Amino acid sequence: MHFVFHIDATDGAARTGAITMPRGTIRTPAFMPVGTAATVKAMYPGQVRDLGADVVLGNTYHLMLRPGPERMARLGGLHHFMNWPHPILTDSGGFQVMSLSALRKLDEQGVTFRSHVDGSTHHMSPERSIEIQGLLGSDIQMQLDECVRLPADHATIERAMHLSLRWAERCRVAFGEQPGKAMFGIVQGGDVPALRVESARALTDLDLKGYAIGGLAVGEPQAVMLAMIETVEPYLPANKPRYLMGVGTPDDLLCSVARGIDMFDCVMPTRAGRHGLAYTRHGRINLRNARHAEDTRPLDEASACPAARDYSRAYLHHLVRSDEILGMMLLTWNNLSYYQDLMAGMRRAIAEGRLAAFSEETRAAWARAEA
Ligand SMILES: CNc1nc2c(CC[C@H]3O[C@H](OC)[C@H](OC)[C@@H](OC)[C@@H]3OC)c3nc(N)[nH]c(=O)c3cc2[nH]1
Repeated sequence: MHFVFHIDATDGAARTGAITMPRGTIRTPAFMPVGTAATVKAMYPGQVRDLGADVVLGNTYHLMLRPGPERMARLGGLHHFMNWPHPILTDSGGFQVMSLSALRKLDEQGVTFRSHVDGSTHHMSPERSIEIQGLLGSDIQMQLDECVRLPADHATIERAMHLSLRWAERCRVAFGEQPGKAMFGIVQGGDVPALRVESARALTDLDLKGYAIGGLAVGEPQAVMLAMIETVEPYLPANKPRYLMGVGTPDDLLCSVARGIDMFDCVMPTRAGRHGLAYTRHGRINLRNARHAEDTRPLDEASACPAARDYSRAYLHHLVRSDEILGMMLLTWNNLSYYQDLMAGMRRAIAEGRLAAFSEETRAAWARAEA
């Protein structure tokens, strides 16, 4: 069986459907929990699956440094290693190099950087990035690209976008034909509409299996991010998945699904959970705050997730204040559950042609709690 994306219903620019591939089906719109170092932090794989996650992310940059791609292949690949038999998407590592490693050089050949683990020097070309993702066993592989942080000048954005296009072509050649797997291109172009359109058109000509929108969620206001999505969307093939990298808050997800995005990844729900923050139907709650010290209510008595239903806010406040491991576990569990429920709610609403009403009801519930 190959990699097939089908759309079951649309509601304005929003779509709901699924990607079917040998390792499983990804229902869209989809939120993909981040599993950086071969683990979704503080979660068991079975728990992540039970929340409704169809795919998780692995991080090429981290995994190539430790345990290393050749060793991972000898150990049977990432799925076997982390006991996640469902689809895995891996980033190409370029973004992480730019954000995590010291002493990095970028030229036509690729990126050269020092490991933040042991200081060793590594060179990653488009070909090597695809080779590493293949050794990890990744089902959806991302091209190597150069993501420019905003604000940036036009010349820098244009140079990086053109380099990323040349690297997309090299990644497509290196990836070759792998029927049950996919290599996605990444649209760049910063906050310059003309460059965004040029990037989308050129990547579309490569006839890839999916298209990511990169270079966003890098510090720009939400309005700029949404404007770039609206600019690019008409130039991406309607019958291929669109993946908005690194996004985002629940509000970002509502806005972006409405503009035609199908896939998302973000460290927000997991990282926030480890820092005492709960995402709920009633908005975001900081459990470190003293006002929860004697609040006997659970986070959300209507939730199917035990973390949201079976523990009082007073207890969660105590765990967070005491830096107890269980605090991180319960809030991560709650947050991923809320994100998956939000995506399931959007998939249902699009199928029923009522995404606008669903979004309005969702935002109203957040506002009530904030008040
Ligand atoms: C937050 N805003 C954000 N994240 C962007 C990521 C990285 C996503 C990456 O973000 C973390 O790495 C740092 C995650 O690990 C903690 C990775 O999960 C494994 C995730 O990989 C898909 C981008 N990756 C590429 N290759 N190109 C991009 O233009 C890009 C833009 C992003 N904006």
